[in-house]
Amino acid sequence: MFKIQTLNNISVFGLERLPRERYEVATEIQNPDAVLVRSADMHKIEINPSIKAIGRAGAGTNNIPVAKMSQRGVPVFNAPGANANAVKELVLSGMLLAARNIPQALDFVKKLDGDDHAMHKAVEDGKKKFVGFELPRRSLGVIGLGAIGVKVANAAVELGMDVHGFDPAMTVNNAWQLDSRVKQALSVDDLVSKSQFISVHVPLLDATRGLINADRLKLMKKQGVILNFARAEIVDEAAVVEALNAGTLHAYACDFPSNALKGNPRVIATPHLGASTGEAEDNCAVMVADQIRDFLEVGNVRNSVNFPEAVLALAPGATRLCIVNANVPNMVGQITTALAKNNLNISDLLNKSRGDIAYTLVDVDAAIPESVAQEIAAIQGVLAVRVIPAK
Ligand SMILES: NC(=O)C1=CN([C@@H]2O[C@H](COP(=O)(O)OP(=O)(O)OC[C@H]3O[C@@H](n4cnc5c(N)ncnc54)[C@H](O)[C@@H]3O)[C@@H](O)[C@H]2O)C=CC1
Ligand SMILES: O=C(O)C(=O)COP(=O)(O)O
Repeated sequence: MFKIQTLNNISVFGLERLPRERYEVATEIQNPDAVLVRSADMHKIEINPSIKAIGRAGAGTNNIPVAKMSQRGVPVFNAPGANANAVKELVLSGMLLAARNIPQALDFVKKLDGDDHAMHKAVEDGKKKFVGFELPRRSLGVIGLGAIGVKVANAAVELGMDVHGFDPAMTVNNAWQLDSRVKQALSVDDLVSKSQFISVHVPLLDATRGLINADRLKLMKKQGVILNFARAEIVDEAAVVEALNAGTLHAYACDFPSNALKGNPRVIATPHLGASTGEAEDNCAVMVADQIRDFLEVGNVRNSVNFPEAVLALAPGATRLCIVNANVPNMVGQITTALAKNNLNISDLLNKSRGDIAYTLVDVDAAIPESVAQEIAAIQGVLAVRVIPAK
């Protein structure tokens, strides 16, 4: 029986992927094998040594101590692209809300009173305060052309916008998806200076903290709109508030309300709703639950943010050793020597590495005694060892 702890609400469609006869799933559970999480801050909680995997039912993993988990030999999985359409749609709403001054207009309407005749007159007199602008031919700069950025850039092209993108580490797959009408910016500054709208779609890292700052806001075109549906810290909030108050920035649409932003009429803030659609919640939960199950039951690694991709079909009757080790020379040599010494025959083997971590799957055509697993665990550089008994 595997024990799964959920730290946030996870869609039942995902939880149903973990059969009840083999999985116990609860918010409070002793010695869990794995954790399913959305935005709960795992930096602030004790992570039980029993945990073998963490599944983030979403994209961003800045709420998880990933480096610490790597040192422990624990993979962190996420659900790349599973909520990208939901975020794209909210970004498009942000652009339209900002361009047509809709939040201010809705507020004006809420405050109307008097009879219908008086209201109608106030509407016709008042509407001139909310004159907006249209999107075709307006420029949009997209920083980060991953699952979300590509979708935002493509949709904006379809709306007739002039779109530039910047991403120095774009994947080939995302490049294939990107509309050929999206122009490549040479740097963030180049992109900012060409853009009236800027949308950030990068993970929160040291390199992306404060990416949009006071200097860059000064480079933007007039009536600028910043869209931040990535993470609060990627935009320097104080600089944005200053630009909004000075009237040099038209609007700040973001998914991260704060006291500094509260009450500012030019701020359009949603309560971290980017991934909050039924579709996105189901997609993320299903994807990550399948990945956790494949890891716990077979040792396979798909869509991990700290482990290499490692998928090896497990032959019926084979016992599998899953070994996480430092990516240094002679690890596979030592592992296979330990097996040979104990007269264990290897039927299949996969060794993959990513950065400092290597992951080795070894299939053996006999049972693996606990003493052999311990011998391998004792090899210097081995971080975690797991035996998956033959089915
Ligand atoms: N508001 C919400 O509810 C949601 C927010 N997010 C946020 O959006 C972020 C992006 O999500 P996805 O597009 O799914 O991730 P992704 O991993 O598919 O794309 C991120 C892209 O950013 C690029 N990048 C990294 N550093 C960069 C830099 N310094 N300059 C330019 N590009 C850089 C990467 O090369 C990658 O292509 C997540 O990390 C998360 O923080 C994601 C989903 C929902
Ligand atoms: O997927 C992401 O990165 C998100 O920010 C979504 O967060 P959530 O799952 O809605 O708490």
